[in-house]
Order: sequence, then C-alpha cells, then structure tokens
Amino acid sequence: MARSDAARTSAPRTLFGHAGDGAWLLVGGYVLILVDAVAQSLTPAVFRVVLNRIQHDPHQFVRTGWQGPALGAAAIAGTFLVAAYLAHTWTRRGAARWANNLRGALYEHVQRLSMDFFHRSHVGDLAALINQDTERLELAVWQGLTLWWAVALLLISVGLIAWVDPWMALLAVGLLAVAVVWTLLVLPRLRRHTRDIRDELGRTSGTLAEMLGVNALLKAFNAEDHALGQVRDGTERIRAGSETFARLQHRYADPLGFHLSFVAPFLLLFVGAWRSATGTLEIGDVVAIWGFWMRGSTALTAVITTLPEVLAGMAASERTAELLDERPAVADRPHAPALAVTRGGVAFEGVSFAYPGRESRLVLDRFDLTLEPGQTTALVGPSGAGKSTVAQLLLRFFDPTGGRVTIDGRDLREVTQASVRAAIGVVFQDSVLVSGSLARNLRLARPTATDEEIVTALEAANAWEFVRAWDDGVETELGERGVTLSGGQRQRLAIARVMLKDPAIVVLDEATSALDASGERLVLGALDRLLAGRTSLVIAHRIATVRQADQIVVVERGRVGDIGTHSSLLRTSATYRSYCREQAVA
Ligand SMILES: Nc1ncnc2c1ncn2[C@@H]1O[C@H](COP(=O)(O)OP(=O)(O)OP(=O)(O)O)[C@@H](O)[C@H]1O
Repeated sequence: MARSDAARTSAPRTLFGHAGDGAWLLVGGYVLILVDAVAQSLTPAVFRVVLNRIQHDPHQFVRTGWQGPALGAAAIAGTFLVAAYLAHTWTRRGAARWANNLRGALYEHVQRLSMDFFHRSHVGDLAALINQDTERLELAVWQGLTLWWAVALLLISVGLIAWVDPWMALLAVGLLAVAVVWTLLVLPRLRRHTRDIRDELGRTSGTLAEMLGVNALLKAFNAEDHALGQVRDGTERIRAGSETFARLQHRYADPLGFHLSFVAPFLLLFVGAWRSATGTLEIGDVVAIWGFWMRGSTALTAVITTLPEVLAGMAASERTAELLDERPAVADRPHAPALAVTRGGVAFEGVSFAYPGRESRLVLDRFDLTLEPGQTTALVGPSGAGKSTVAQLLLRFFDPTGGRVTIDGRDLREVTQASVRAAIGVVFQDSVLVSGSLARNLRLARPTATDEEIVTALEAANAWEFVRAWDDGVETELGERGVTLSGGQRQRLAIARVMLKDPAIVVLDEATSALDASGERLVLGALDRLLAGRTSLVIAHRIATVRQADQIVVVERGRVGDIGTHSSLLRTSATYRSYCREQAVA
C-alpha cells in the first residue's frame, strides 16, 4: 500500500518527464482551453449588457447601443473557435506523442530489468501495461482537457458573478464548496476501485497469455476447461468490479449533477430575484448571474460522465509509474568498463547465492570451481542441486550473495553486463526462436552477419541439410516460437546461432536432454564443433553426453562434491559411480 501511495504522488512527475516533444503541445493545449473557457463564460455578460441597455433606454439600444454587444459576441465566437480548435488538436497530438514515448520508455526499461523481475512478473500483465495502460493514459489526457475546461468555466463563472455582485458570488462559492466536499468524500473510493479493476485486467491478461502459450499442454491433458475457468474467474471479477464502480459513480455523479443543475441555479435565481425586487440588483444582472452559473455547471455536469476514463487514466499512470520505479537487481556500476576476454578462463570463488525473495535458502554455498580456458567442464548431480544456477551467475543474470565470479580474473560485477553476455553463447534445453525469418533469428547473435556467414554457421551446426530444402532457405518464416520445427532442428538452429556469435565461452544447459537418439547424434556432432577450443560449461542429466569432458563436477546441495575426468571419477567417486550405474553407463 505504501508503495502505491508513493507512486500515486510521484506518478504525474515521473510520467510527464517522458512527454518529450509532446510536452509543449500539452501545456499549450491546456492553457489555450482556458482562453476558450473565458470566451465561453463571457457569453452571459453580453446578455447582461443587452438586457440592461434595453431596460434603461430602448431607443438608444436600437440606434447604436446594439453595436458594442454585437462586436463582443463576434469577438467571443472568433476566440472560442480558434482557441478550441488549437487546444483540441494540440492536446490530441501531445497526448499521442506522450503515450508513444512512454510505450518506448517502458519497453526499454523492462528490457533492462533483471531476471528476478521476470520471475515474479506475468508477461501478459506487462504487455497489457505497456500497451493498454499507456492508451488509457492518452485517453485520460484528452478527456482530462474537457474536465479541466469545465472546472475552469465554473470557476471563471464564479469570478464573473463576483464582478456583477459580490454577495451573489459568496452564495455561488458556498454552493461550489458543497460540490467540492462531496467530491473529496467520494473520489478516493472511486480511485481505489478503478485501480483494482485495472490490476485485475492486467492479471487476467497475464493468465490469458499464459494459457494461450501452453495450449499444447492443456490439450494433452484435456485441461482446456481448467484454463477457461481461470480466465472466466478473472473476467467475472472485472465484471463485478465494473458494476460496483458504476453504482458508486452514479451515487456520486447523479446527486452532484442535481446539485449543480437544479439546486444551485434555482437558489441563485430566487435570491437574485428577491434582491432585484428590493432594488439592489437589475434584472439583467440576475439573468447574467444565472447564465454564468448555468454555463459552467452544465459543462461540468456533462463531463462528469467522462470521470471513469480520467480515473482509469490515473490508475494506469500509477501502474506505469510503479513499473518505471522498478530498479534492476543487477546493475552496471557507473562507468563500468567492458570485459576484455583474453583466454576465456572462468572461476567461481567461494560463491554463495540465494534467489531474491528466498534469501533464507542458500542455493549455492561456498561454491569453488575453475574452468580452464578452452576446456569443457560438465556439471552433473541431482535435480535441484544448483547446476543451472551456476550458469545463471556466469551469465550475470544474478549477482552472488557472497564470493565472486570471474572471467580472466575480472570480477563480473566490475564490468558491463552486455560485455559479459557478449562473451558467452548459450544453448538451453528448450531453444527459443522468435517469430520472423530464420535469418532474423540467427542475426540476433550478430546483426551484421552476411548470408554466407549464416550458411557456414548452419553447416557447422548440421542444420544446413534441412534448411537448404526449404523454398525460401534462410528467409523462411519460422512462426511464433518456432513451432513448425522438430526439437532436434530447433536445437541445431540454436547451436548455429551461437556459432555465428563465436563466443569465447559456451554454456549448454541440458541442451540434449529432450532429444531422441537420431536427433541427438546430429546435435552432438554440432555441439562437438561448437565446443572445440572454447571454455565450456555443460550441464547434463545424462552422463553419456559428457563423459568426454575435460573435467566433470558432481554438484551436491550447492557445493562442489567430487571432481575429475570420467575415468578418474569412476575410480574415486562413489556418488558418480552410482549415477553411472543408474544410467547404465560403463
Ligand atoms: N527463480 C528462482 N527463484 C527461487 N528459487 C529458485 C529459482 N530457480 C531455481 N530455484 C531453486 O534453486 C534450487 C537450484 O535450482 P537449479 O535450477 O539451479 O537446480 P539444477 O541442479 O539445475 O536442477 P535441475 O537438474 O532439475 O535443472 C532449486 O531448489 C530451485 O527450486
């Protein structure tokens, strides 16, 4: 709650900083609409002059007295037209630019956040925030202009009433105070409700995106109804929230409209008429006072219906500001240099680590390991021992809680993350391919790679044989997440991507565990070429795939257990021997 309050107060400032070249258009639009409000609220002043002149000297009015009010009316109309047009177009353009800048800034910001953020966030919620909340904000800036105009119109109207008669202005201020107090009482509840609805919308988008992403799993388990139920629960909560909001909104807006459009003008009219009857006001003054009030209050009552959009925009701005306030857990030090890789030696020196949010549980506990340059080190051990965590620390997805990780003697915390990741190529168990052409996928590793270099990488990865058969070759569209490829083909493309990157260090995290025997042979051949001459960290469940490694490390409960080559471990390590027996490896 405290977080949200902080974001609430800092949101407008944080966000307006991203308005960029839209800022002046917005400021201009919001200022110009005041000119429009002044022009519009002056209309009853013309009535006043006309009526009072007719009352004093009708003949004079017919001869020349009409000219002044007519000129005034023309000036008001001209100012109104120009100011309204400019205010509306500037605000629209400014809001669109602001939202666009914000979308870009949010995406860039999210990209810079660390792994822990992605572990605790829903991708769908983030996408909703970046796209829909910024759109909401744009709409709210636009609707807010009309609200601002109506409030300004009412305040200027009260000022004009004071110009005609201070006592009547006092009455108008009292009537306005009732509206303000009513608003202050109800608005916080409306804001809270709007925020809840937007959060629920984000959560449901997250669930929806997740369920669509795992539709093969849902189909395989006939669990579509379960997913549907989860999405329905979310949409049901959104419906209930929206209904409650609508009830609340009308409980607020309807009495307010009644007060502004009925109670207040009648009171002003009757008190004015009474004062006119007693000779302290002229009839034109009474009409003008009534007209001033009606001009402002009618406008305000009309735009109060847009309040939900404005509130939704405010809630969206809080969510957006909260995301922008999010700081990466792993950050580059100021002026950190790039890592200069010379030999590609890696060392874990007394590394301890606990995942953020689970600080009490050490996943790595004084983990010591040296990866000699150009050699292959394999990590084996029971599930949950911490093998993948070792790889995540080498990629600097997280910083160790204790000890240090070095490449060529340089602590990874002293250099930029980008330079660390540029030095390392990774192949995961489930190779991720993005939608777009194959060439585009491979160029993620090296944007400047030529088609010839891509083909060479594909050949080295045993992938060219199937790619060359495709009609469009490397320009073939892969489809979202590469679903049109077999597991082995995907793996070989992922290897080709790392080949193209040509890193000094390679990490393979269960890169072959999901493959069948024939797919594995081709992938292993490709991997042999990839690992040759590079410092490699290979995480494997199956010992058969790593028996050739220069050193094999048995990881147990976050520590280095036994260490050696396959044959030496068979002699010295009972744990390793038992793994080999379980997997029938001689
Ligand atoms: N993002 C995370 N947040 C919190 N805990 C995590 C996270 N990722 C992994 N863990 C925990 O850290 C421990 C080590 O996980 P890790 O994935 O490194 O093990 P592993 O040896 O690679 O296991 P496997 O062979 O099953 O992949 C496990 O207990 C796991 O539950």
